[in-house]
Amino acid sequence: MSSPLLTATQLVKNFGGLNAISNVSVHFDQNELIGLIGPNGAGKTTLFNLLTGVTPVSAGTISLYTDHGVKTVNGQTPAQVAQAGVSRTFQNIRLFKELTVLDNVRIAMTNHYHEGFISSLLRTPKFYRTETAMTVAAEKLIAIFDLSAVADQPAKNLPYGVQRRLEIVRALATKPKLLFLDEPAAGMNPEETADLTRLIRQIQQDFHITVVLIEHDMSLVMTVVERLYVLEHGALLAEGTPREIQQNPAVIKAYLGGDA
Ligand SMILES: Nc1ncnc2c1ncn2[C@@H]1O[C@H](COP(=O)(O)OP(=O)(O)OP(=O)(O)O)[C@@H](O)[C@H]1O
Repeated sequence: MSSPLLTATQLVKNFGGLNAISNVSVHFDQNELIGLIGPNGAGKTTLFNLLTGVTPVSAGTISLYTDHGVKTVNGQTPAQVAQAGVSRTFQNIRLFKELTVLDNVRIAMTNHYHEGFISSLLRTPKFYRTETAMTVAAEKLIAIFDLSAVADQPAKNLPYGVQRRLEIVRALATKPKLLFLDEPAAGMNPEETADLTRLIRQIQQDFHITVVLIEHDMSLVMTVVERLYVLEHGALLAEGTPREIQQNPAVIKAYLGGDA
């Protein structure tokens, strides 16, 4: 029996007259790899935005199971949600382009290494210990993602696919329990996409985290995830294992474009 990590109940999001999410309930368990699929405009990114506090919900409840009990996440700011252990990447790249790869990762880590104002102002021994610990931890993550050779390069110098990988490293640097990846392989060639997907599977297992993935490449998402949610027109069309989803007549009709 798996333990819950996040449950969202009866989520609704209206943008003026547009009902972008209607009565969607999802649950993500500890250490799961879950796919979120659906046609363009189905509401996938909006759902991520609701679950990470980027966009306030119109209705519904989001509960996060933390070490300190169950926390209601709706109504919290993105920073508070991140602090509670939820991290994400965006469809468009959001790196500090002028900063090096290493500094991009170190900045993301500052959430978890509290130096204290006086300590950083006076450059106390504690400050230097924290700085060193942060650098060591950042370098480890960078190595896992095969970015050590470019650690001192400004992010803007990296090819697109490498920048996307760096975004995932930054999201992981906040030590999340739950990681949302919004089309991490967008713009990558098939080989890069396959590599990245393997890597996502590996970090989900090695770091014992839950990963929720929006991905348009169906064949790819089907090979890695354990469970899938399918959205259509803002509503949940189906939920199940890749095999169940592939055989679901409603999904075949609505999403895969075939006959049921
Ligand atoms: N801030 C907003 N204001 C108004 N409408 C919005 C806003 N954000 C999203 N929408 C609308 O909500 C619907 C769902 O959009 P969303 O981006 O969540 O879909 P998606 O499934 O992520 O699509 P894609 O696969 O193209 O990224 C769309 O009709 C979109 O135009």
